[in-house]
This record gives sequence, structure tokens and C-alpha cells, in this order.
Amino acid sequence: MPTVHVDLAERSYDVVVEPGALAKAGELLGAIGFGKKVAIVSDATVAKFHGEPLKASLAAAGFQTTLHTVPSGEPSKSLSQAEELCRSMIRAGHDRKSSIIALGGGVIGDLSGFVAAIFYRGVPFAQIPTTIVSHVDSSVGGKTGVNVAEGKNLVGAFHQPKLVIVDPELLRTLPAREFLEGFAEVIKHAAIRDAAMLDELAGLDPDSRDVPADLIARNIAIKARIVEADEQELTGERALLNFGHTIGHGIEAAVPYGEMLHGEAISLGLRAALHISVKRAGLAPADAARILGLLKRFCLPVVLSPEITTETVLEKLGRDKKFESGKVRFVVLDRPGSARLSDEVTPEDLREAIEHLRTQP
Ligand SMILES: O=C(O)C(=O)C[C@@H](O)[C@H](O)[C@H](O)COP(=O)(O)O
Repeated sequence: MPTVHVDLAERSYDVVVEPGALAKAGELLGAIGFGKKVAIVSDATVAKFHGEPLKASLAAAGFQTTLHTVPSGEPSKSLSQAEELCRSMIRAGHDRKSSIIALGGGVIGDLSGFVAAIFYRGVPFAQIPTTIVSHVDSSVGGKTGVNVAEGKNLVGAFHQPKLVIVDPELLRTLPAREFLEGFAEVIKHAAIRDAAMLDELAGLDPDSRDVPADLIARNIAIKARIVEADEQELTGERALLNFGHTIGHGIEAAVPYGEMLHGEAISLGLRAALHISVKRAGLAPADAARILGLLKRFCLPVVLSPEITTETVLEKLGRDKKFESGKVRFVVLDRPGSARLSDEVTPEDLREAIEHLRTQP
């Protein structure tokens, strides 16, 4: 089974990638001495499919569990939902000796990780991601948090999981839209660090749920190496994972949360970032077109709806964490596999790139 180790000194952990791993969750968590009193956090849909098998696996390994579900979708990534979750856990008898398991996609992982960071001033947590976005990206790296009306992920904490269990079999129950959105993050990883993966993605059948465990593990390894180099995004290395996210987050926050899926907004953000990279970083137009072609191959949106105004996107992205004193640090691509931060991108470039998204490619 491919296991990716994330080396962060005393916060190090493994990401186990194995078809069928859900059934071994109790055994895997028992082996790392994970606390026996566990709050499982999930959404109603995921819990219906995978809640009972997880509970059974944990019970067989001597864990006591309570299940806490939140409504499916991005609106649950909120401070009010975090408070409700804390209160539900307290009512169920949880305390500082408890641990949390996030069973779900990026929303559940980000929300539960945030609650784990603040519940009784911090309890351990583990992730069992159930979507492509969460398999390859959000379950690893310890960024947790919630959205506010002013923007995405603006309230949160770094809180690393103790273990991540990735079971590619869980992708089989995902609706097509939620499955495909995740490829925006896969394409992002390939674009910034692994040009050869771009070719492999061109040969992957978007309709097949047989996503190779090795491809998932390779994506996790890309993220793990970057997180190891800059765990709290202090030196700029980790900011490279934000390729496509500055304008992407602006677009995602410009509509009611959940209307556009995260990966869909990131797909638009990637197209905008490719456009800026051609203009400011000398990315070859043919390479930009190749990456854009992959987004289309995975049925991801690349044209911005006229209902979303440029002003709203600019207002939302102005609060992005990569803005400092009104100046943006924008991630550009020099060539496939090679990304860097640029200080040369101007507010006018951002505006023009958003307008560019209104054209058909
Ligand atoms: O883990 C990271 O670092 C990333 O940037 C990965 C992104 O794909 C992810 O969406 C992340 O949550 C965005 O981080 P943010 O700091 O811009 O909120």
C-alpha cells in the first residue's frame, strides 16, 4: 500500500492510500495510539454510505464513537456550524480527552480540523477523506478553517492530523460533479510540480472511478514535500499550492457559498492564472493551452458567467491572504512543472484576467 509520510518533526504523520482502507480504520488508528473516545464528524450523505462501516471498524478495535452530522455543502464551513458542532460534542460527553475523525470531503475536513484545533483548546484529529479534492489536497497539510461572508477560509488554524486514511474505493459513491471538480487540484499539482503528470492526465478516462492509488499518492507526495518545506506558509514555498486560488477564491466567494463547487471555481482561477503567466512569466501559449485543455477534458468550467461581476470578484479577492498592504503575491507558471511567486502582477492584470474568463477559449 502506498504510504506518504509527512515529516513535520513532532507533528509528523502518515497518509495511507489503499483501496478498502476504510474497513481497516480501527486497526490503523489503534496502531498509532489514537484516543479511544472519538467524535466522528460527517455530512448526512457521506454518513449514510460510510458511517456504519467506519463505526464497525472502530468498535472492533475498542473505540467508543458518537456521530455528528452537518448539512452537506460549503455553507457548513461556517463559524456558526463550528459552534454547533462543539456544543453537540459537549452534549454527547466529549471533553479534552476526546479525538475527532473527519469523514467526508474538504468541507468536513476543514470544519472538523478547525473544531479539533479549538475544542477544549485543541484535541487530536484524523482525516478519512471521501472526495478527490480531499484525497489529493485538503486532508493533508493542516490548513483548517471556515468561510465568512467577506471571503474564503479567512478564519482558521494550522492543526495537523495524526493520520490520514485515503480509500479510493470511496470515490465510487460520489456524484459526477463532485468527482470531477477534484481534478482541478490534480491539474494544479501537475502544473506546478510534475509536468509528466500532465501527459498522464491526458490519458485518464474522466468517466472512470478507477483512479489509480499511485496517482493519488503522487499528488499527496507533491503536497507533502511543499508543506514540509514551509508548513505555515511563511517562506512562500507553500503559497505555490495556491496557484489558481487567488482569483478562484474570489469567484467562489462572489456567489452564495456552495453554488459553485471549490474545484469549479479553481478551474476558472487556473485559466486566469495561466493567462497572467503567459503575460508576466513567459509561459508558452501552447503550454497554457495544453493545461486549459485538461480542465475542459475533466468537464470543468473555464468561462465565467456574466452574472458574476468583475467588481465583486475583485472585492472578494482583495481580502485574500496573499494580499499584503494592498499588494498581491501572485503565483505564476514559468513552464509546466515550475511555479513561482511574482510581485509584478498588477491589479489591472487581475481585472483583465477576470475579463478574459468571459471569452470562449
Ligand atoms: O494547502 C495549501 O496550502 C493550499 O493552498 C491548498 C489549496 O488547494 C487549498 O484550497 C487551501 O485551503 C487554500 O488555502 P488558503 O490559505 O488560500 O485558504
